[in-house]
This record gives sequence, structure tokens and C-alpha cells, in this order.
Amino acid sequence: MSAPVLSVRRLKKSFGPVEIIRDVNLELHHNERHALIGPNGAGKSTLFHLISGNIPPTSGEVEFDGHEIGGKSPQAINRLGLARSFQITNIFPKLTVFENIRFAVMRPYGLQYAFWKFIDRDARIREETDRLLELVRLSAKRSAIAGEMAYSEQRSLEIAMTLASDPKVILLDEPMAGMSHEETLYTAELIKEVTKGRALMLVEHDMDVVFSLSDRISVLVYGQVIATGTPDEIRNSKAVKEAYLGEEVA
Ligand SMILES: Nc1ncnc2c1ncn2[C@@H]1O[C@H](COP(=O)(O)OP(=O)(O)OP(=O)(O)O)[C@@H](O)[C@H]1O
Repeated sequence: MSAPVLSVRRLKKSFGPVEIIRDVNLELHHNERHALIGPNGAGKSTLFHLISGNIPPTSGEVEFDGHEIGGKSPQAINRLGLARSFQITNIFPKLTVFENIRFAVMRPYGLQYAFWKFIDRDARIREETDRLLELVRLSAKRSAIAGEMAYSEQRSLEIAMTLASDPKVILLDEPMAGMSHEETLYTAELIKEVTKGRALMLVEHDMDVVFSLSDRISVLVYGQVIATGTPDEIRNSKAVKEAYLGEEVA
């Protein structure tokens, strides 16, 4: 496996006297799909917030693509090539699908405040928007109002917006939350496709998705990584069974 594109070392985060992230070490490699699983309240979202710059660490390091990013702003981290989509859908519900993606495409060009009519002439932005529409299979929905689409379609749109900055690393926080079985299968396939050539870190509660999609899995329990390994290694880990998966399977 290649060198890590993202390394978390001895990371800690306390809220007041309570230590939520307790000395976490984690590596994400180029072209790797890596899931982070663990019981409710284990600290998965907090770890994502620390990596994406939404909250600063108490101590420790986060290195992304050769840069120390711990404590940097989400915008600065995003510009370096790390993109995150949130548990809560991040789209503009009253705009069309095309307008939503175009907004995300314009962001890296610093054009988001320009007039739409001038932007419409900008072939570069239109082509990139069309490419992303096709990639997430939403071309037929380009004129649909985003907030009126099915939930899974809104998540596809959100994934397209996350890809707009052409990130090296993508963090997805519970992309299947609230989806039907069919929607989950569809979205898992889509995620597989669109993350080719990138590194993905995923927080997800659907264990079928986690075990079929991931190259490696890390298990977080009470703010500590208790195991990292391939799906088979994690499935057969005694420590994981005792601390977490045994309970899930039951
Ligand atoms: N800003 C905050 N201030 C105080 N405590 C916090 C804060 N954010 C999170 N916590 C606490 O940190 C712990 C970990 O929360 P976190 O949301 O990271 O867990 P999680 O593993 O993502 O859980 P879930 O699977 O339910 O989403 C929880 O006990 C939560 O109450």
C-alpha cells in the first residue's frame, strides 16, 4: 500500500474536563476506502470535525498531503484538497440541481458572487457542472428543484458538490442515513464509482455497506481506535467483537 495521504497522530480532544478523542492514530492511504465505525457517542463525528478543521484539536497532529492541518480553517483545508460532506444535507433546497452544482464548481474559482448571467457564458464552469451531473447520474434532473427530489437524489447531489473541488480526500459522514435498502445499494455503488482514484474516509452505521465498500476499517470505542484492519480482520477480531460488533450482530 502507498504512503498515507492523511495521518492522524496522537490526536486528543477534550470538551471541558471530558476527553472525547483519546490519543487516536489513524492513516488513510491513496486510493483507499476506509470506514470508521463504532458505537453511538464513540467520537466518530468529533474525529471528522478535527480532521476537516471544524474544531481544533487539544493536542496531536493531523497531516494531510505533507501539510500539518491540525487547527487550520475548514476553507484552508478544503483548498489543500480535503472535502467533507456532512450528516445534514448541505444543498440549497430552492435552487435547481444544476445551480447547486454550478455553485460548488464556482467556489474554487472564487466566482461564487458573480452574476449568474455572466457565469452562464463561462464554458469551463458549465462543462465541469455537466460532467459532475453525469457522474452522479443526475443529468435528467438538472432542472429539478433540489429540495423536491428524493432523499437519495439529494445525497447524490451533495456528493457531486463535494467532488466539485476535485479533492484528493473525501470524508463522508453517514451518507446512507435515512435511506431505504434500494437507495442504500444505489448510493454505495455511486460512492464506489465516484471515489475511484481518490481516498475516502467514511462514517457509516450500515454494516453491510461498511464491510462491502471498505478496503480497511477502523473501530473507535470511547474515543480510542481499538482495531484497524481489512473487513475480514475486523470481522474476526476478538477485541472488536467484545467491544462492539458482537453487540451489533446480536
Ligand atoms: N461540542 C461538544 N461539547 C461537549 N461534548 C461534545 C461536543 N461534541 C460532541 N460531544 C460529545 O462527544 C461524544 C462523542 O460524540 P460524537 O458525535 O463525536 O460521537 P459519534 O461517534 O459520532 O456518535 P454517533 O454515532 O451517535 O453519531 C458524545 O458524548 C458527545 O456528547
